[in-house]
Amino acid sequence: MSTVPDLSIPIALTIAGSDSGGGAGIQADLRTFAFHQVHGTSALTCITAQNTQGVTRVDALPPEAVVAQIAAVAGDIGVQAVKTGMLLNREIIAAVAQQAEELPLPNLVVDPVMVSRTGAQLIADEAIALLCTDLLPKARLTTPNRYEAQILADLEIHTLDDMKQAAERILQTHQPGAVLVKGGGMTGELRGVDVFADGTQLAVLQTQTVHTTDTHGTGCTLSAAIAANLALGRDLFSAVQHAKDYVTHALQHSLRIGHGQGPVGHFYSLLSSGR
Ligand SMILES: Nc1ncnc2c1ncn2[C@@H]1O[C@H](COP(=O)(O)OP(=O)(O)OP(=O)(O)O)[C@@H](O)[C@H]1O
Ligand SMILES: Cc1ncc(COP(=O)(O)O)c(N)n1
Repeated sequence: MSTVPDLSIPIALTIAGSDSGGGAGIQADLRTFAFHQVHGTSALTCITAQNTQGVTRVDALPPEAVVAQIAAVAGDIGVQAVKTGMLLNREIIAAVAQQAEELPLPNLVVDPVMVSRTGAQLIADEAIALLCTDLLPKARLTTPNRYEAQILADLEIHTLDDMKQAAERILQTHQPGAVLVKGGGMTGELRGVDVFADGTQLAVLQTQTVHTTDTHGTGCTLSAAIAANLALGRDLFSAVQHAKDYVTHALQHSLRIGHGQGPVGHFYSLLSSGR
């Protein structure tokens, strides 16, 4: 008697923007899902004209188009985990928050993309306010970078203690299930140190700083890897640890392409085994 192979595969959804340069956004998320052997589905929020040197244009999709993509995926395929990336404006944030209320969008990881690691604000103040009130309380985890954490915690962040205090304050103020304050925008040996808080534990995740300027897509990759690990059934802290390990390896194999900041190497295990 032949055995029937188990073909079930975990499924994750990314709700994010397109990066024409392929290093961040939807492109990074789908590659990250694939690396984890998780089937990737997507809802596009905006199209950026972007390369390793920056963003030259952003076109938002109508919120109805975002809603239709999420409904199409959730209504037929179903997902075990979801991540949000660049939601861009108030209307899209409101639409996604409403769907998170109405649909099963489990294991919601909110990467609150609003300030780049260089400190440039990417979305309007009123969009930030709505993200805080309507989306963060629905998140299983939110993953602000240094500058986003400064806004969410209303606190300047310079030291590891500041990162810890910010994580606790974001938990209390905005009520996500957990917070990961990312240290890519810190200086010295804190660059690459992240702080996790969920109300019961406060943990410092430390890897060696990778000395490269080719860091484009680290934030997207980390949140997508966390969602992938949640879709695979890991508990939250273990999903964060595995994702951190993945992003560190991807940074160690980042790609020297373009004239600015190259992207992380999502398929590092294939790179190191040769073509
Ligand atoms: N040079 C580095 N060495 C080691 N880890 C790093 C380095 N830079 C970033 N990381 C890690 O990458 C992950 C993403 O954090 P980061 O603060 O870079 O997010 P982000 O600002 O959202 O990303 P981006 O710069 O792509 O917008 C975190 O786990 C962070 O610690
Ligand atoms: C479309 C899009 N989404 C997100 C980011 C930020 O990416 P990251 O924080 O990973 O560099 C980006 N540059 N472009």
